[in-house]
Amino acid sequence: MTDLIVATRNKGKLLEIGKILEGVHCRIYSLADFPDLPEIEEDGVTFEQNAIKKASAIAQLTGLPALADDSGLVVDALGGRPGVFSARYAGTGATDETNNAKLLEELRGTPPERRGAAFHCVIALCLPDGSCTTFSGELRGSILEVPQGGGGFGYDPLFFVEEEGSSLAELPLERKNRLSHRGKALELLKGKLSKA
Ligand SMILES: O=P(O)(O)OP(=O)(O)OP(=O)(O)OC[C@H]1O[C@@H](n2cnc3c(O)ncnc32)[C@H](O)[C@@H]1O
Ligand SMILES: [Mg+2]
Repeated sequence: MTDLIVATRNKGKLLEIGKILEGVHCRIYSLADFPDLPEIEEDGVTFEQNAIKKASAIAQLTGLPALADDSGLVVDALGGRPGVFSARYAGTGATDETNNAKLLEELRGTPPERRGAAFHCVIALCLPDGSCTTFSGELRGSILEVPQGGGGFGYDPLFFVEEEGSSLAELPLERKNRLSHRGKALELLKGKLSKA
């Protein structure tokens, strides 16, 4: 494989994915290189369906192998919500800030021992011929009562990682990549690419 387009509009994800793929021998493009591509509607009910939908649409439209990431936060005390709806948790026009505020509000009064959660990530790699492969990763942690740290993106300031004794937003990018849901899924993909 000589070319690859990373099909995400999320700058935080793009930064993390770009760093992990640094050693991979192919030319990496992003959606910024193809400004006229349409928005792909994420109407799947699983991370896998959405990741495949995004990657296959972009592979078809550009004629390049495409990689897409669908991810989200699964909160135990909320029966797995926001899950695949993590980006739109606080409704139309949701931002990281409004999503985080809604999460804190919904978990108000929930004691620390019942604030367990996990990030899930599915990476889909699709070729222009329509064939796709997926890779998954998960990271368990718990939801803080107050945001901590200014790094990362999305729910990172509220996601506490026991082994690190800090939130994901307090970790340097390389460290987050080493343990994150996204990092784990992409390491599996890299293993496959190196054998291809
Ligand atoms: O679909 P693309 O264009 O890739 O970008 P997106 O931000 O819409 O991405 P998703 O549809 O996969 O939604 C993922 C949601 O979960 C959040 N999320 C995913 N991975 C995260 C991480 O590593 N740290 C914090 N929040 C994360 C993210 O902020 C979104 O709200
Ligand atoms: Mg999305």
